[in-house]
Amino acid sequence: MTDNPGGGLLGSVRRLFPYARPILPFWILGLTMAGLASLVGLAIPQVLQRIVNGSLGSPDGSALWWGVGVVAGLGVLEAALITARRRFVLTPSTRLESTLRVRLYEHLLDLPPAFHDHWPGGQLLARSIGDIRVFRRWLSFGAIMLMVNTLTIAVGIALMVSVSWPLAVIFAVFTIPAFVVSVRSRARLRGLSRRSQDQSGDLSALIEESVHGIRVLKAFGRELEALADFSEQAEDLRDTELGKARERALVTLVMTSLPEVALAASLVVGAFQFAAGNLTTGGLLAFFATAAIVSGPLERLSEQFMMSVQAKTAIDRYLEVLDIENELTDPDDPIAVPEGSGRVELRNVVFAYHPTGSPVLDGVELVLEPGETLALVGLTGSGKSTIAQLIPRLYDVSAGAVEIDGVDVRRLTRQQLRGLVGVAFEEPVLFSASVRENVALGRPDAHEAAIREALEVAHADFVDGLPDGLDTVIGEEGLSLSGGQRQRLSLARAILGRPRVLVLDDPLSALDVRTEARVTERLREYLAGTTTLVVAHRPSTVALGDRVAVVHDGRIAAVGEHRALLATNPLYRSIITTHDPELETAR
Ligand SMILES: Nc1ncnc2c1ncn2[C@@H]1O[C@H](COP(=O)(O)OP(=O)(O)OP(=O)(O)O)[C@@H](O)[C@H]1O
Repeated sequence: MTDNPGGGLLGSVRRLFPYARPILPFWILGLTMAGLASLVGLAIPQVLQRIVNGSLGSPDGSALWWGVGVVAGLGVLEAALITARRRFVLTPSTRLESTLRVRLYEHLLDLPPAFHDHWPGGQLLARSIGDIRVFRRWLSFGAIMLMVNTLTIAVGIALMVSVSWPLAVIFAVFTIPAFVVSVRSRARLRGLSRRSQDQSGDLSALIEESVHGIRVLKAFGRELEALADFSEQAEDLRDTELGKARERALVTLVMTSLPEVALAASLVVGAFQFAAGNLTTGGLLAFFATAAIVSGPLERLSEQFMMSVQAKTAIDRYLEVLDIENELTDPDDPIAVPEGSGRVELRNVVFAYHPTGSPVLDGVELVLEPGETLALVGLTGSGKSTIAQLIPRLYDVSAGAVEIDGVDVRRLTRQQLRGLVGVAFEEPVLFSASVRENVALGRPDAHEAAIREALEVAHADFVDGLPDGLDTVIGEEGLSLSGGQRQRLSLARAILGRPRVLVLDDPLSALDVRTEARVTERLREYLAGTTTLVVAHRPSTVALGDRVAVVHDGRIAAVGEHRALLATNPLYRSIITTHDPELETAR
């Protein structure tokens, strides 16, 4: 699929056709109803003309009442058709809105972390909610009214020609420039509309970031600076909105004034025509009643053009995200999960976060024997977390390979891999759900006994003291937990079901030393058969490892046992002693 930012509205709409196909029959029905309503409305002046010319003077007045009945009937029919149009269009278009939203969310969930590293959440929020709503409003109202109004104007002018062509020409002479101005302003409005929708997304991103980091902002007294940043961006958005409003004001001025001027000019000429006997009273009445009907759609046309411009921008912004291809996909021919006990090997791994950027890892060679726990130690920014994220394939290597039991992780489906590898990060993420659901996130069918065992290993006994125990709702909308409590739940989640390979990125950093020691001891016992890579920032976490690998400048500088490394490797010694000199003699 390709994006269509420079193309026309129809090109962009066509891209959504696969999603819109099921609702298309209803939409066409709605459009037909709206078109019929417009024709019925235009028929009323024609009937009036006949009443005025033929029936007003009839002695019994029966023809008059008949005519009045027809006019009233047409009025009711028009109203019924408008109501039917709403019914036919609104429900299916809201269904499409929801389908598009779910599709985007599905895509966002599928995209790898590399995508989310570069796309602010606020932009995604604006596209998932605001842009899709703009499109739905246009589809259910703007697009239909644009077509129907065009029909009303075309048929109306034809009827006006049939009543009096000189008057119709005068009317058209004044209204055609209104059309031209309106069409020409579309290009300018398109640019402004895109800018305004992007700026709204940036503002959402800023709010999201500030709310997320509110404690830091407050603790460092940065509220005023944050406010200044926000005000500046809000002001930019305001400028764009003002620009849009000015452009629209010009178009609206032309679109509303020219039809009125046209009416006035036609009236003058009409009066002369009537005086000269070239136009009947009924004809004059029908002409002006039709012109009045046509003026409304003419005036509203600019608004509907604007809606179309915004809808195109919204569709393009939506598709821009949907078009981003997930490069981290399942293989076409996945192989069966290999037999084995969890041997992990990184073979000459090179990795850069950006395809054009310099590599963060440059030739990493590392082997974890089955059942072994290896601690990764290194200066900050040396690449430890990056190595940890390559094993569950959160990112793909740029060169080289990551293998589990002799199989490249890229040859397994992501589902297979999730079953093999458990992960816990330093920043534990909990969702608005019960403790049970949070812990069993990767293994929803886990039995209660297994969940309790994982919680026991992670020393998450505090769960029993929560109001509803395992069923207590936590996360953003539930009970707030401390950093250490969150980390222990995250650890329980990682070890639940004893994965063959466990990746722990500094999972105990928020625990006090005593709790950490207890968790470490129990974890070592529990992990006896599990191959574990643990990123260690503290010497106490190093104690988890059978061996230690020192990461330096994106390479493995040394691998060995803690004591041996301490004795022979100055880099390791300096890293460890910087943390805690007393732990030089640890283990
Ligand atoms: N998502 C990302 N996008 C781009 N660059 C990144 C990303 N994550 C990390 N980096 C860069 O990659 C390098 C290695 O980062 P990494 O997080 O692996 O280091 P680390 O050894 O775990 O550091 P720390 O001990 O501070 O956690 C750093 O230079 C970092 O700036």
